[in-house]
Amino acid sequence: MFNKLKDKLKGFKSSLGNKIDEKAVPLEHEEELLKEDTSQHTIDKSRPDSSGTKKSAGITQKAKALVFEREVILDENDLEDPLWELEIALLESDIAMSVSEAIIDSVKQELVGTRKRIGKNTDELVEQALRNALLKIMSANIFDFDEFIENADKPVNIVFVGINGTGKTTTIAKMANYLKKRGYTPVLAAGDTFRAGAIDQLDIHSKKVEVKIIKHKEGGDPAAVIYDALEYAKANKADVILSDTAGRLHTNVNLMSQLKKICRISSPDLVIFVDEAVAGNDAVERASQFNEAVPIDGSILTKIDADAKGGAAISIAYITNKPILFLGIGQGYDDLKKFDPEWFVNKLFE
Ligand SMILES: Nc1nc2c(ncn2[C@@H]2O[C@H](COP(=O)(O)OP(=O)(O)OP(=O)(O)O)[C@@H](O)[C@H]2O)c(=O)[nH]1
Repeated sequence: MFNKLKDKLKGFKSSLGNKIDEKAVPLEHEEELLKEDTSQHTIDKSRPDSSGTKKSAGITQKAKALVFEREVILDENDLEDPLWELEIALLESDIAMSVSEAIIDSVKQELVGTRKRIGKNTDELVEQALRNALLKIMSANIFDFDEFIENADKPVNIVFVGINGTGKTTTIAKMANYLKKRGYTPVLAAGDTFRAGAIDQLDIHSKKVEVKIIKHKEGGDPAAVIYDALEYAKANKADVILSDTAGRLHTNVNLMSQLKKICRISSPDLVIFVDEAVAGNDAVERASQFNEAVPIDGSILTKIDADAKGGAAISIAYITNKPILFLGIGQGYDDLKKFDPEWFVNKLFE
């Protein structure tokens, strides 16, 4: 997971770390402390007890501190080359330009001008600045899905949008499994009536996860399928409707106008955009397009387990201004992880 980006971040840490090593100076007050301690030790020496041993140990500690405790003040020039390298690394990892710039600004703000105390390992200072910058970006739009479902009037109507082949159908099944495990009754609506294969595929998932599915024939009106699922849910006290939609019509215009119609007729409580993290910038671009047309309430990124770059996950919430709700982290029904920015950032520095 994220191997390429991880390597690039390591490269930045060591290149800026080297710069910090060049500029770092020993902490002044440590030198003073050492002087003080040495003079006390001279007086203590006259005492014939074991305290001398303790004092020498104290001095050794301070001497070590003198070697390892340093401080540094960085200016913009010190950061110029490493930050340029970082910007290229972020762009190569499919992180959108505006997001890269926000990350760079945040790292710069944290490191430039202020007196920083550092130990032997200069990488830690850089890592902390990077972690903070990434956390800030990724925590911008947080949404608690569990809380939302708990508090919403039932049945909750959730419509999934996104292009075919990215894991939308599997994600709907994973979500049904997730909700069932939390004591809710989900119903699936086979709203991708454009292809018979899509209806069959959702049908197979519904059997495996053991949830009710509402389906019509290929070519039917998807809004009618979702409407029927809503009626079924009301009559049978089901809690959540999870509706599939087509991801490939003859034209983009057709697809978007169909989604608009679905949303107009079924008034979803949540519209969730699904795409694969491995698509990088393309996924972020598609999220923006769907968001303009429908709009979306949040995203789920699949195939995070196979994603070397991390760019889509880092950019998507920032660019759409809508939260990431879940990440798909494998092909099993349990491989749906509620989005947690700290978990994500930790993965980048493992
Ligand atoms: N590694 C991995 N594979 C996933 C994940 N989510 C889905 N997949 C796989 O991606 C493939 C496509 O998933 P589907 O759910 O069929 O995709 P879809 O968007 O519904 O596509 P259509 O069937 O064309 O409508 C399947 O082989 C899934 O098992 C994930 O989080 N990780």
